[in-house]
Amino acid sequence: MSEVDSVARPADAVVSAWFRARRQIGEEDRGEIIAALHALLRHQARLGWWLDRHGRKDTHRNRLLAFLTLVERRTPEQMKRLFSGAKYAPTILTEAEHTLVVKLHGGTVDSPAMPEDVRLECPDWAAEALRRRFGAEFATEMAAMLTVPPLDLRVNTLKSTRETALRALREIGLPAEPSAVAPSGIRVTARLSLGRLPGLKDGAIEIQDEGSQLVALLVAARPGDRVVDFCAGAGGKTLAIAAQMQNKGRIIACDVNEGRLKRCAERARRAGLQNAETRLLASETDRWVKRHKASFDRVLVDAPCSGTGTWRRNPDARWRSPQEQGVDNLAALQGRILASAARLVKPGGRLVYATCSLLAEENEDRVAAFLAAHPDFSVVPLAEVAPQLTGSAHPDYLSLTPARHDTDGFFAAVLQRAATPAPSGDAA
Ligand SMILES: C[S@@+](CC[C@H](N)C(=O)[O-])C[C@H]1O[C@@H](n2cnc3c(N)ncnc32)[C@H](O)[C@@H]1O
Repeated sequence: MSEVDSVARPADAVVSAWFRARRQIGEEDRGEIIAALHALLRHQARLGWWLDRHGRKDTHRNRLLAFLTLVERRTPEQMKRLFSGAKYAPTILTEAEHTLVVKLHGGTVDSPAMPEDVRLECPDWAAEALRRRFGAEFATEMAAMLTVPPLDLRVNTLKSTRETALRALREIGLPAEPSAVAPSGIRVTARLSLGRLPGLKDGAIEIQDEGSQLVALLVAARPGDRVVDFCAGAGGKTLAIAAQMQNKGRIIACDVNEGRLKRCAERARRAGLQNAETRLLASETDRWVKRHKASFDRVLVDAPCSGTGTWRRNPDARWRSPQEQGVDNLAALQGRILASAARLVKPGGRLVYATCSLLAEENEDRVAAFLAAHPDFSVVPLAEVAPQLTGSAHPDYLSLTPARHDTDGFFAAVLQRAATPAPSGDAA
C-alpha cells in the first residue's frame, strides 16, 4: 500500500513488480491481495475522513485498521487475533490502535456527516468538471465507479471463436456470457485468478473492457486497409483492429513509449498477427508522420488522458494522474496529437479520436476545436458507423459511462476527411 501511494506508477504495475519479487505467493493469494488493495483504494477518502474525525494520522496502518473495522466489520477481538505478531501476521496492536478500533467498532464507513465528494470518493481536481458533465446524474455515476467491475475478455477471432471460448470458460465452472454489444466480447462475473483463464497464454483471448472493444469497432477497418494506431501503447486496440482486418492489409502501432510498444509487439506475435508492425515516434510531430502524410484509410488516436473513465477498474487512478499533468496540459497535448495524426489520413479516410476520459474538456471540446481548425474533416455520426450501438450518452459520438453502460467510461468520435483535399493544403 505504501508503494502504491508513494510511486507515480499505476497500482497494477507496482503490484506486479511486488509479486515478481515474491514468486512464492500463489495465484489464488495474489487474487485476494489485489482485491483487498482495490477495496482499500475504493474507500480511501472515507477512511481518511474517519481517521481525521478521531484525530488520527492517515497512515497506511491506520487506514487498514479503519477498513477492517468499518468495511469488513471485524470486532476488536477479531482484530486482536488478526494482529497477532506471529510470522506473516501484522504486528500486535498498540494501545492507541486498539482504542481506535474500539471507537470505530459498530460504525459504518458511510456517514451522513460526510461531504458528498468524500462519500463518493471524488478527488478535488475532478469534482467540478464531473458535476458539469453529469449534472443530476453525478452521484449515480460516481457510485457506479465504486463498484467492482466485471472481467471482460475479447476473443481473438484469428485463433478461436466466441462459442469455443465460452465453452472452455464454462467447462472450468466460470459464469461467462457474450458481451452485451461487442461481437467478440465475453463477460465473466466471477472473481478469479487470471492464470486460470483458458486461451490467455496463447493469445486466443485478451483481457479488454467492452468499451475499449467498441472503440476499436468504430475504427471500422476493412481487410486490406492501411491503418495507424497512433497512441497504441501496449496494443489493446491494435490487436482488436488487426483481427477485424482478418490479418490482411497493414496496421502500424505508433507510440512515444518504447516499453509499451515492445509489449505490443510481443502480444501481436502471440495473437498470430502478420499485418501489424510497431513504430516508435520521438514525438507526435516525428518526421515519420510528415513522410507518410495522406497515406492511411484509418487513423486511431487513443489519446493520453486523465483516465477518469477507468476509475472503476483502476481505483488508484483518481488519486493520481492529472495532479501530475493537469487537465489543461493534457487537453493541449491531445490537440497537438490530433492535429499531427490527422495529416496521415487519406482524402476520404477516417480519423477516430478516443479517450477513456469522462471530461468534456478532453472529449467534445477537443473535437470541436479540431473541426474548427480543419474544415476538410466532418463528423460521421455514430448511427451511421455503428447503428447497433444505441444508448450512447451523446447523439453523434460514442460516450459510455459505467452507470449507463456497465463498461469503463469511453469517448470516441469518428471524423472523415473530404474526398478532395482542401485547397489550403493543410496536410503538409
Ligand atoms: C490511452 S493510452 C493508449 C492505450 C492503447 N491504445 C490501448 O488500447 O491499450 C495513450 C498512449 O499515448 C501515448 N502517448 C503519449 N504522448 C504521445 C504522443 N505525443 N504521441 C503519441 N503517443 C503518445 C502513451 O505512451 C500511451 O501509451
